Amino acid sequence: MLPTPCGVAPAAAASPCPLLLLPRRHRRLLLLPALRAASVSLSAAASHAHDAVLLRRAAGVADRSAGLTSPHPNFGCVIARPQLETDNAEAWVVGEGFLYAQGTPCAELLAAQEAGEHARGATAYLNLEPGDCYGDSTAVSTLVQAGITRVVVGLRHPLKHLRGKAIQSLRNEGIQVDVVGEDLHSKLFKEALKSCLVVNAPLLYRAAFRVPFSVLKYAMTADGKIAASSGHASWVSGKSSRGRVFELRGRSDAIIVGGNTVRLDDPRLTARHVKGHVPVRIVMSQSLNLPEEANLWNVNDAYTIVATQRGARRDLQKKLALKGVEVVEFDMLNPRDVMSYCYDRGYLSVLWECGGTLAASAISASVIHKVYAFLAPKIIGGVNAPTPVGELGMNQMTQAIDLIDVSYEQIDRDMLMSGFIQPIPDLSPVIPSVDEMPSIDPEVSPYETNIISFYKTWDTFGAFSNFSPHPIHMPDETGDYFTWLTVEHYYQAHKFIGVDSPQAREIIQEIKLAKSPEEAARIGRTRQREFQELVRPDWDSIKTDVMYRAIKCKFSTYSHLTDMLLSTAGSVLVEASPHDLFWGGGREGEGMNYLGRLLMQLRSEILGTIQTTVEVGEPA
Ligand SMILES: NC(=O)C1=CN([C@@H]2O[C@H](COP(=O)(O)OP(=O)(O)OC[C@H]3O[C@@H](n4cnc5c(N)ncnc54)[C@H](OP(=O)(O)O)[C@@H]3O)[C@@H](O)[C@H]2O)C=CC1
Ligand SMILES: Nc1c(N[C@@H]2O[C@H](COP(=O)(O)O)[C@@H](O)[C@H]2O)[nH]c(=O)[nH]c1=O
Repeated sequence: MLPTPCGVAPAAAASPCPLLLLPRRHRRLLLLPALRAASVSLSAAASHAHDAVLLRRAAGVADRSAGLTSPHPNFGCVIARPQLETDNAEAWVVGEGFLYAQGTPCAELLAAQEAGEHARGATAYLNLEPGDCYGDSTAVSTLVQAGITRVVVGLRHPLKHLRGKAIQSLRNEGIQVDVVGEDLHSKLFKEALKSCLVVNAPLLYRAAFRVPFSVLKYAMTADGKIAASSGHASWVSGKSSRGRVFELRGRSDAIIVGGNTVRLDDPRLTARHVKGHVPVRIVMSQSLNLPEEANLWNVNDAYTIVATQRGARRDLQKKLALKGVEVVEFDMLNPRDVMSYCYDRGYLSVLWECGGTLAASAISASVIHKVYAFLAPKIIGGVNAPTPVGELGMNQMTQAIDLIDVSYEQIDRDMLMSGFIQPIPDLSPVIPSVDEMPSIDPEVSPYETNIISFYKTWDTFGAFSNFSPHPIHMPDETGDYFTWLTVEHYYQAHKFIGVDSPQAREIIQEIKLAKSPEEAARIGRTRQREFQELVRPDWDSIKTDVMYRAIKCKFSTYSHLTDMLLSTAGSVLVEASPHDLFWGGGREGEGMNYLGRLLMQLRSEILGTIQTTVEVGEPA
């Protein structure tokens, strides 16, 4: 039987716990002294070190069911309580559990059951915030009922509709919740966070890019060949390496090969030597020039899908269908569309085991996120022997793709090198941060956000761009009103306004006469670089005020723009510029998004939820 929320024995629980009579927001405050007492002998540094170790352990525990939980991510929970006898945090663990598969008991429940009474007053470490799917709040209620007083969370849930929900519910119950990167900062936590990111990389990629996490795996000789010139490839890598491939397959939802690999290798693509998940096999073939008999058509081993070009060899399509193979036609067969298709089928991760032709096509389409290269100490030679990646159109070594977070491992006589092509997207940075949001727009809840992006003027919300063709009537360098073609013209010119120099005045004229916002931006930026002495010295501190004045004028001049802005109430606005990390949100949310912030601020000001001191027409 699990302990009750206040940690009293079930029989005594009939009389309400005094803590529960308090308003929820006060319960947490009352619990804090007790927590401090528990960790009294630990310095902050030591307690951080222990937290980081235990969080990494939670990630490790979560990883035990990799591949099995799809479409759910991997959840691990470690319950620990400090013990005076030992400083080894691992020895403090009183219970742990992981989500074994969809529909099985959640990690928190298993860990709490193992911990029993020891969970009372203990800390729970979660690699990932629980997802309260379909109103199932077992994870939260388990922690509450077990008497957990503190929860350390590695990552907030990456899915928008779930992010922050469980954390809020736990806090509402008076439990102290510390989230890495928000409440816990240090190099140790960064490392622990990395483990949490890696274990759920598939979900993070899926959430960020709307494609499954894709790994390209190949085995090559020391001279970089994946087969002999004849196409014969069994085997390049050794037995242990191939055993590792079975594990990789078992962690994947699907394995992809190209038509040529089917013709030359007649592969089975099963995870036969590991007990676990059986991935779907996908063959990409444009011509459908595939054999009528092949190991992959034996669907007793595993399900097979053939992705092909619309109308290709309908006769073979029928024969394959009779064998139980699913044939899917694409208007234009390409890696990106196949990945979108896999996304729609709910796949979290895909292993590409194709040859170099399809691998190059998939890399070019930016759908490959990670590479596993097995290197065997063999030389096969042959100018026509296939290599792992075909033509990418690069002709300078400086264009090479640099792998990120590379690791090396020796597997018997082989070497396994792995690395990411694209960094794991950490979706936790919210634009703007939780602390900043209330002062920008109190109507927006940063953890239940709907993000509206704009960038090019032809986008749905493109009118929010400073390049949109909406002239504004605002003072110029003389104080007289001037019609600026766009907000961008006004903004760029202001870099040089107030500087007592004929050259600065010339640049202002040049910008005023620029025929397009692109031209105004180009002039402003290049002159700023070339003639730094002509830029007003306080530019960095006043540029957001200048911008705010300009957009305020633009939106008050054009009522339909105001309507459009107000129609976005409650959403986070992001200028999706991949390059401008000050005004824009960056490629992966790494930008500061100041333009989006100012627009949200203006929206709030119009709605009357905040007041600002910046007035249109004031000198900048
Ligand atoms: N050592 C290793 O790790 C591996 C070695 N190999 C070896 O590699 C060789 C085969 O390599 P390779 O010829 O490059 O074969 P691929 O596996 O890359 O297959 C290429 C085929 O993929 C299909 N395809 C479908 N869509 C596309 C697209 N958009 N772009 C490119 N191809 C597409 C086409 O099939 P279709 O012609 O049917 O239309 C194309 O001919 C074999 O010798 C095999 O043994 C293969 C895999 C791993
Ligand atoms: N040759 C080669 C690999 N080749 C890959 O494995 C496939 C064969 O899988 P299966 O039929 O299930 O054993 C083959 O078609 C190709 O995709 N893999 C490796 O790890 N090492 C190797 O040396």
